[in-house]
Amino acid sequence: MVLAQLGGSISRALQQMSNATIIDEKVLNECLNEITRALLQADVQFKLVRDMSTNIKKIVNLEDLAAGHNKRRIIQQAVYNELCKILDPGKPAFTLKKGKPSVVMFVGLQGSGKTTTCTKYAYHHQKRGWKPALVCADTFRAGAFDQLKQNATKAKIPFYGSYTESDPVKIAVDGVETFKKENCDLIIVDTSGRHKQEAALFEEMRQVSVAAKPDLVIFVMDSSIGQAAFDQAQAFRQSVAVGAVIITKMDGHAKGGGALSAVAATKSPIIFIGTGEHMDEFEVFDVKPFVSRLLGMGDLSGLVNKIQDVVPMDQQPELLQKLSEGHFTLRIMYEQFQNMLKMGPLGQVFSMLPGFSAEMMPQGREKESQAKFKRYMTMMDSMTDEELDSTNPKILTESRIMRIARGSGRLVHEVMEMLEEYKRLAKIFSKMKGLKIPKKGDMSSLSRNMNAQNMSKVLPPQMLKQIGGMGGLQNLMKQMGSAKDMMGYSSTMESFISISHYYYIMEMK
Ligand SMILES: Nc1nc2c(ncn2[C@@H]2O[C@H](COP(=O)(O)OP(=O)(O)OP(=O)(O)O)[C@@H](O)[C@H]2O)c(=O)[nH]1
Repeated sequence: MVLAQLGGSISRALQQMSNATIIDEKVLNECLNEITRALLQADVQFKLVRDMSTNIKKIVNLEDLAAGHNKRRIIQQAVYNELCKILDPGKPAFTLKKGKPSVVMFVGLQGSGKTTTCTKYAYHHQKRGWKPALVCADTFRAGAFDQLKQNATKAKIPFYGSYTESDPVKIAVDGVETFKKENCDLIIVDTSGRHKQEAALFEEMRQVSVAAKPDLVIFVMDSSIGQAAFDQAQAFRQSVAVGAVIITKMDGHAKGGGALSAVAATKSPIIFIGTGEHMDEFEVFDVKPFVSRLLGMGDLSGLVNKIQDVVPMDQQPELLQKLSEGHFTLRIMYEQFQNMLKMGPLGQVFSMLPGFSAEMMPQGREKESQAKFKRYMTMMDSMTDEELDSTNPKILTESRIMRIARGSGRLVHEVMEMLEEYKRLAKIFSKMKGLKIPKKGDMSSLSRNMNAQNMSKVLPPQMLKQIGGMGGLQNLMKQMGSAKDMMGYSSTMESFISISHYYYIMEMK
């Protein structure tokens, strides 16, 4: 995605600078010029970019930096701080409370991705234990109700709308009432869009808003307009009480950075970004972790949350336990694939690891890898429990392999290829034998380092290098070890295991 390219350009500029033997003014200027160019290409306003560059030069006084200080770190930190400043709207987003009925109204121009985003928003909350519902109060565009209905059905979210009622206010009120009675705690009202900001659109929005009494109004905007987002966001803010913004299509347009910074300048908190057409191509937007990922510095807490979202709590220690005993079964492999698929776009997952960027996962590769996981899983679906739970590949005799191929509609050689992959992974993960399962209160540096050693044996060498070698890994484990809950630590180990699975299967370079 485009932001990955922006992040990649900035990271490369920093990397090139740190490759220089001496960091003097010339080297720093070259680096800042590269960063400036990347930001201007992303349509970030010229004045913001210029101020950022001036500020960094002010902060980074090369002569004052004592010898031995990691200049790259200091400069990277300054870039990080400045980017955060550009993207910080200066006020936190409004938060809704689970369990209490909240009404959220979506507004935006036609084609901004509003209807798609309503469902993504509902789906995101549903996965986190909310009870969402969708109301289609868009009576302007023919087909809007069908689209919402189709999306909602796919995500198993209740919906409300009408083919005959032409008054959006009535639909909104009836829909909200209906779902309040059904104890839904997140009632999402999708409203009409128009091609441009016209009086009729704003008037309708105001009427729906007065009648439906939303707790939050979310303005949805297409990122392709870049810094022109400032005017659009201001116009909506002045007409309805916009409490939060979602910027869509961040996957396809070079101007994403401009849109983000322009909206932040209107002091509207951006809460999510849309990164594709699919339901899970939707990311929480939080300035600091976002910038951190953009610069290849990772986002560990985001990673931990993601893992905890998809891996059932009771499954976590179990996997580590089995691996520490040297048991790597086909079922474990299956569960790992399942988790990776549930985690959503893998580019996102990767960019949460320090040293990685979303750029490493082009869209084509993403689709290819998901197809491979699914293919392998279909074959495993045709296996018996005995086959899935065995650690002895010899039980998979020729006749069993033929049965699996027939059962899954695959060719024999495809089943054999999958089994070869399993054997390869089993060999690698057998090195986790002896892993120390972290227990409450046992986060001594000794146990952490032992785990880091175990982990380093199973990580693909390229991945280890990317994280910063053994030192980088130890550092990571230490950061996780000091996390307040033990789950965070186990989750990170889990995530390393899942991601390394992915690496091995895809043979990433
Ligand atoms: N690539 C990409 N496409 C998106 C994203 N969000 C929405 N879309 C696509 O944008 C198009 C318009 O989305 P809709 O949800 O129909 O737009 P809308 O704003 O509700 O349109 P109206 O209901 O007419 O106001 C659809 O083809 C969506 O699939 C995104 O984040 N990335």
